[in-house]
Amino acid sequence: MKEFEENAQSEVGVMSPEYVNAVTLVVTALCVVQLVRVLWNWQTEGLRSIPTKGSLGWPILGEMPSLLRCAGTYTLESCPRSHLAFVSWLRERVEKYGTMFKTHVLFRPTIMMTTPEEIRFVLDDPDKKLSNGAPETLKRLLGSFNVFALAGQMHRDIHKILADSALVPELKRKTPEFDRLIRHSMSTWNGRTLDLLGAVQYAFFKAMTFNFFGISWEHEIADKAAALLSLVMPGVVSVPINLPGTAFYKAQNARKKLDKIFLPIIQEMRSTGSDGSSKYASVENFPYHSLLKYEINGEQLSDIAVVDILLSAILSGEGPSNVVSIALIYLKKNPPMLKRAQVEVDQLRKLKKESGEPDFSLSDLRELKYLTQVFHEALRITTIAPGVVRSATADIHFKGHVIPKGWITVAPFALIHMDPELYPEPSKFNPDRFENPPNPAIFFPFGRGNRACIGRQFTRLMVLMILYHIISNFTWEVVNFTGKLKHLPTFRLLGKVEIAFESRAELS
Ligand code: HEM
Repeated sequence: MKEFEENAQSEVGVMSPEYVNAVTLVVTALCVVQLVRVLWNWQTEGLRSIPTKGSLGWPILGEMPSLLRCAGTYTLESCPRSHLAFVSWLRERVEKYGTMFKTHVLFRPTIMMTTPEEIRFVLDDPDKKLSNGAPETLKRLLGSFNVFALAGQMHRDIHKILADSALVPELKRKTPEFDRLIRHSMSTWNGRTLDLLGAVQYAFFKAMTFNFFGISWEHEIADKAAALLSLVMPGVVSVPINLPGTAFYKAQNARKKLDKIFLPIIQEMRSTGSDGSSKYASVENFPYHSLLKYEINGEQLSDIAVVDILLSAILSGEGPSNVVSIALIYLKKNPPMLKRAQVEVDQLRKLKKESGEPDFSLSDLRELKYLTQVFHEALRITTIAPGVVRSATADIHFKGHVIPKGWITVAPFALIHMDPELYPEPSKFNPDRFENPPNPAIFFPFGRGNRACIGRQFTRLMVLMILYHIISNFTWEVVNFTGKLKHLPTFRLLGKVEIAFESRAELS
């Protein structure tokens, strides 16, 4: 009977206290062993790069908690301090450990490279052993073929195809259309207060859907695409929580709707060839026929892969609108600078009127010397991309250090752009520091090397053209700007930048 009861107990799963104690003991021992393994790995990972000093911080979290404290919201007035939050996080460690130091950020052991020479090494990647550390949100929203996630030969080929479409000859051909778009956008500004950041971003997205997909900016589909594009970018820099109401959720929905606009264009471009007919886009303005023919392992890229690639290039429209807004805010705060800019644009306007060719052309950029200085200074002080992240695909040796395979390396441009030895009084907006063209060895707003920004010429043209039209046509007052901004993960003005525009009295 006793034997029967014992069997019955075990059948129904009732365990004796001795058995429970034994299980608890085993589970606890396993947990302790696991914890020791995690700590041991942590420690040994850190010890691998013996010559490189630094701290890996807390297990799992590394030094992220202290770095995230620099990613807060700041105000324009506290800009010096806000820049210094991230910059002094770096400087503290440079003083303690040296210019190349180890840390643990973005959940990976990291080598931070902090001098211009070290940053150039990361960007130039002479050993071809660094791949891009694109964030997961970017892959989930922009797809696995987004240009930031591509690597190796395929990245080099696609980068070239994209870069060729943004070179001077193509920009020259399209400038009259960009100019018409900008003048049309500004035609209703007189006497109005509007959100400059939003308005410029909107115009940029339309210019880019024209540039990358050949969609006429006058077609209503361009408005629809621009509205959807402005929802995707906040998702890229958000926490990837896919719940209704979150930025990530909205961005994912917007991406699906954008596919419905862009996929038919790619299908039409494949089938229409060169007869020029397409529902929304013109074949002659679609510069990517070589992308449609590009093959991997003998197979052409799928339509969705082409959309991934072009969409990832278009989404950089947030940067230029921040540069335009910051330039206008600083010019307004500094009347002598504004006066110099006005004299310059008025001179060009007069010249153009006299020559009988009033429309903006690419060659006009040469005449806008002071505005170009303003553009460079706005790029420096914002440093829209504060740095880049790369992942080591093999052990890399540099200056007596090793960047072990699997580690990431970070090249923080912001530190260089705010270095008082290279840029005296770095927190001051001072276009005069760019009287001579920027020195590419210490100026990295667009990166450099095989991943350098393909949109830098386009950005320069559009930002200067927009500033030219605004300064020559309007006076403005900043009426409502929270003054708030973020530096990490990218520089962004927060909220609206509401500006009241009036036609310039002396010109009317
Ligand atoms: C203020 C404006 C902009 C800034 C500061 C900026 C900055 C950068 C930087 C620093 C990189 C290099 C990233 C890296 O090395 O990993 C980059 C890459 C890139 N940018 Fe821009 N960008 C701007 C505007 C644009 C525009 C308007 C476009 C499109 C027309 C564009 C398209 C791209 C693309 C496609 C890449 C990736 C290149 C590659 O990985 O092969 N950018 N940008």
